[in-house]
Amino acid sequence: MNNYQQPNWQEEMRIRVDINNMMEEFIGPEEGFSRRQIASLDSQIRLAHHNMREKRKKGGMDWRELPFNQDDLIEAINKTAEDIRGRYEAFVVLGIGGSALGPLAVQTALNHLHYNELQAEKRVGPRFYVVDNVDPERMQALFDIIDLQKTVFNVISKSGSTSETMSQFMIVSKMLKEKLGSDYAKNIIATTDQAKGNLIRLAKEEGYTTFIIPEGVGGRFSELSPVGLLPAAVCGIDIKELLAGAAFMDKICDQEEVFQNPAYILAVLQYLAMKNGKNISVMMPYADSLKFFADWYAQLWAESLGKRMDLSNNEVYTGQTPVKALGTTDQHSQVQLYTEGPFDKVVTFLGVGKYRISMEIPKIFLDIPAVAFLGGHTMEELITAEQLATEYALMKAQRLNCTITLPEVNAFTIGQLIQLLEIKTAFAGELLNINAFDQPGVEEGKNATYALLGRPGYEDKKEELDSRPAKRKEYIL
Ligand SMILES: O=P(O)(O)OC[C@H]1O[C@](O)(CO)[C@@H](O)[C@@H]1O
Repeated sequence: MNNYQQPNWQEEMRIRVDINNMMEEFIGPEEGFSRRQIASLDSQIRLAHHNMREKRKKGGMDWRELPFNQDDLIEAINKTAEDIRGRYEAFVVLGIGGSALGPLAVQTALNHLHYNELQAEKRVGPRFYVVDNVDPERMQALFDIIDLQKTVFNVISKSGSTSETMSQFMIVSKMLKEKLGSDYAKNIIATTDQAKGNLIRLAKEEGYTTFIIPEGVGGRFSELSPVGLLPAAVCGIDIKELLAGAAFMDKICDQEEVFQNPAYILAVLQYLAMKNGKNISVMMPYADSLKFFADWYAQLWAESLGKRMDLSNNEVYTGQTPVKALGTTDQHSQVQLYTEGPFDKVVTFLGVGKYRISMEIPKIFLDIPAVAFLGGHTMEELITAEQLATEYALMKAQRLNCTITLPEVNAFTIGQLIQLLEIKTAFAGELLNINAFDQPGVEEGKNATYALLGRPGYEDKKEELDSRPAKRKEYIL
């Protein structure tokens, strides 16, 4: 039996959510919330819970089932991953948004922080790259350091039509064809919807190995589908443990009682904060391994909750602007603003109980007491102390903050974190009475890009763009 299958170990590895510094007892009645305020939302909370259950039953939240319904797929993914590990030197994700941020966050959390620079024999898998932009300099920089023949490209797109991903893919497939001829398809793996978009069509025509993103799983909720599982497995991450962690957290977050349900209580408190004008949501991990979780979460929170209309067709303009910070680094850049700037933020710390490495600070410079006191402590003691100190400073300044602690960073706790934050986001969407699963606001920019580059069918949009007010010279300095 693996560790993660043992109930005691699971309980030991349970992520904890600490909301003390969101409450009036700690940051005062003006900024903090009371149990009475939370209780006053009781009927709204019950309705939101009911809606979550109903949506789940009707397949409207299929991402929640990913920890439970992918047994056969796990075998196929692990088999493909093993094959890739044996034959290739580099694995490149071509994708953007939800098709890139999760793989990057999980890889950074669970593998060596300089994974690509490790010697091949110290790495479980090939070097790993995520190319989530269409900057030509970045693309060329990648080509400068990989051997095309020994590289697998995992093109990931739920819609199968995102311009950035498709253009990257067009460049790569032409280069591969020129280099490898008809064998080129072996170096491409497509991860996409089973019917929608052009990627699935191309995958079938060209014979790429293909993994399907289930119908009801949108991009930013897709990390636990093949979108994230294949890249993770290729780099030696135990995807069964990842899913076991998510399943464990899912059960905890299925309870109606908010004080038993960490996802719900976090969502409820953020909801109250939004109603109080807290328009900014900071995520601040105190671990470099979790740095990219703040990026992944930024998309999840921003695209899900940033909505003009609610479900009753009222203009509501909801959402919070996500901000990414890193402890301790950003203590020396942003925390001044968090403690003394406008009262417009909620800070969520991500902490770690036990770091995977212990590093002692030597007892030297004994004649300089202001430095010598550090000697004999460990770096992990220092980073933890700094996290507690920042929480304290924010509390003292009456600033809303809460902490999510991972007992350790491992596949089981990372799976929990993903499921926790996804359920929190969906529940916040229910409380706000909005559709947390669409992104209509992104369409205008996408359509304008299509029109500018001459996509057939976008002629009217091009005309509309061409008739926009001409820019004034005096405003360009
Ligand atoms: O996986 P796709 O369909 O290429 O989409 C990439 C990203 O683009 C968006 O549709 C819009 O930003 C995101 O929701 C999504 O994660």
